[in-house]
Amino acid sequence: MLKRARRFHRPPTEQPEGTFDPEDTSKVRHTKIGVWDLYEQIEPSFKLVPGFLQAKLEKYHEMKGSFPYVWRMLTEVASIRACWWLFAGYFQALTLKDFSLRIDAEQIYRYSGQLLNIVQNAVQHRTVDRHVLFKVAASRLICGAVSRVLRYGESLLYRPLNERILRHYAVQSFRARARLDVPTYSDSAILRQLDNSSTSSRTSVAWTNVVMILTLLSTGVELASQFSVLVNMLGAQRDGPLLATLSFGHALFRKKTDKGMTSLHGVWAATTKDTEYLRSIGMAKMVHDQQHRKEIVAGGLAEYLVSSYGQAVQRLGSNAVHFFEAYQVHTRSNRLRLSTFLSDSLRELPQIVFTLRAVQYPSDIPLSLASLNLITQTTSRFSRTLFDLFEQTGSVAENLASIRKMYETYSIPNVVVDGNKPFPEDQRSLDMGISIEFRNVSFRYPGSKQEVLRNVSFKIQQGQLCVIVGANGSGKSTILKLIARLYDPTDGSILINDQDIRTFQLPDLRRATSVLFQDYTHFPLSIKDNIGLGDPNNARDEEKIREAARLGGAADFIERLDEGFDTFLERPVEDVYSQLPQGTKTLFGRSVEYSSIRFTGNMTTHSKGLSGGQMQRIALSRTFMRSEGVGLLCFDEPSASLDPAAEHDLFERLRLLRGNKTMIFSSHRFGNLTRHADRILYMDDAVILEDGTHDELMKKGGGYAKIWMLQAQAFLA
Ligand SMILES: Nc1ncnc2c1ncn2[C@@H]1O[C@H](COP(=O)(O)OP(=O)(O)OP(=O)(O)O)[C@@H](O)[C@H]1O
Repeated sequence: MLKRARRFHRPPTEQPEGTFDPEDTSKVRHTKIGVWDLYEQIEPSFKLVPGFLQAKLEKYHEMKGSFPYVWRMLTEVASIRACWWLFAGYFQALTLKDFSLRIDAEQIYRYSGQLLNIVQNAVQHRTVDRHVLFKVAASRLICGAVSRVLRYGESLLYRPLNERILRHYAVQSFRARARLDVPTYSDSAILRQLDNSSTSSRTSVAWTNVVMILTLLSTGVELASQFSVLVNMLGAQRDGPLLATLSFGHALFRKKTDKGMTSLHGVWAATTKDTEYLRSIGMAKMVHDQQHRKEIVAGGLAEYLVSSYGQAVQRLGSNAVHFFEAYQVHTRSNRLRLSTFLSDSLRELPQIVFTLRAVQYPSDIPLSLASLNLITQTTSRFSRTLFDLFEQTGSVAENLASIRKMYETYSIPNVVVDGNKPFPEDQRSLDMGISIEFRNVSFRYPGSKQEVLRNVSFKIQQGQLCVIVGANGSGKSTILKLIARLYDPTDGSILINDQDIRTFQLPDLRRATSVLFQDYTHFPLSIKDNIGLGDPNNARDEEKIREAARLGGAADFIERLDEGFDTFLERPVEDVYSQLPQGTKTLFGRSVEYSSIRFTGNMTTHSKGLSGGQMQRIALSRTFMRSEGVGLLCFDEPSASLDPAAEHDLFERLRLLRGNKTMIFSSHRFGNLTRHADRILYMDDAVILEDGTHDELMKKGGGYAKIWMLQAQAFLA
């Protein structure tokens, strides 16, 4: 147990005060739900408050915290071009519609009563007051027409408003993600926060909330108008207030009994360590994801996967569900509640009471059957609207919180904090390179306890060519990542031109450095964009892109591709096909065959396959895009996938590109590169063991010399 606790507890230095730690049993309640472990934070100050009340208080607290963001949203929406006018028009249409509804409600009260009287008179006396009948019918028609026109105006403005707001917030949320650094963007809690606040492609959080606020207002207005009608109508009755109270009670009761499952509140987290469940989900992902298909087919894994998956599903049974489903089943109560029966009977109560009172005091009953009908109609209409309002307000806290969540993602702090000094002071100095010094640098990746650099110190002078060599996992790439300031050291400091790297403005540092990582990726864009993005300032300069491709040794094979530089390495958007499966027959008996349609539409049939070396050349071309205004070039195994001739050509071109700039390579290969290096850092297991030129290290006869000899022997053998 102790061992387990030690394994999962983070060191106290990393645990900021007040952070929820699911492993701390004194503050956390643990519940096992199927394959899931649910951990809920125990709030000591609320121990005596019942759960439902605490949830309500939390909702209120959450709503209060959202108000400043609501105001921010409203002012931001108003500042979007032309939104203000559209918004004013939309609001006008809505309020006028409400106004017409109010008139409508009064009309119904005033004239519908008369209409019913007309009918009653017609039945009793066989005469009709045509003038009143005409007035009633005409006013109802006009009211209907006006509210229809206003509804049309409202729908006419709805679309442009929604679209403008959507576009505005799409860019904002794109920016919110794009600005995050590597450690922040690899934090799963941050990713969840971003996913939770993301907007759909059809509507934005802002618009949903604007509509919600307006709908609430209009329901409020409608309710007020119905209320005034109700008061007028029932004021004259002996049991008016009683009837109003009963309908009110019914609406309240219905709202309470309709409540869904108990939801989790407060701070909680759920995880699963069930290996069987994890394995089954892993296998499901494996067969779904195209990238594993090669291995599944070549390794003949299909049969094995099917039987393992089948067994896992059998063994897990109903437990193999996502957390929320498991929780829902866990908390759902299937009891028949008395309150549901009560709610149903309460609905009828106003009418029953009315009738009973009518029998009890026959002299007080409404003058006609028509009035009785009208009263019951208006009462139930009022309680329906009241219920609607309850419904709408039920989700207000959640909706308003979504505004807060959205704005909070805009200001998620980056782990790597920006400096404020410009770099360099003199732009021309970059041509002479940049000096880099590590002083007692130690480093652990976020969330990991393993030290991957231990007390590393070295200095690379301006304009030097440095090669970092060492075994797999010794920490070479990590040094380059720290130089690029993707992370900050856990201990010690890094100096750039003798000043702390943390003091410089990050955009300046990034402009002055060009880095090719070993685990480079290709963007789901065209080859042209993949190369062009090496220099965002010239990303659309076709000539520069072609020149960079030439220097990166990629131009020849790109030009041979059907679509040349416009080829997409990975299609970001899938083609869409009809539902009819290939090979079946259509209604007219023709066999369903997509190839001719695909050919005519010039559609992609298979993803473009490029070799590892070709991919690496594209990545290299990206770094060649940026040669001006750069003082430091870092390459992590740039020739790992290149053939010997291509590697030779590459180093020649890099030599030309370098001029007097500082250049750092990380490599396993001890060849031409190390021989010509000004400095070699030989690493093993998180530390630098040897530091010097090739000749110095060979003379020393240490680890570097031993591996050099090994490689030379393998070559000669
Ligand atoms: N994002 C990460 N999170 C946690 N640990 C990591 C991460 N990246 C690398 N490591 C660990 O850091 C150590 C050093 O990795 P690094 O990539 O710097 O080694 P390397 O010398 O470049 O290896 P190679 O020659 O295989 O490229 C390794 O033990 C690796 O597992």
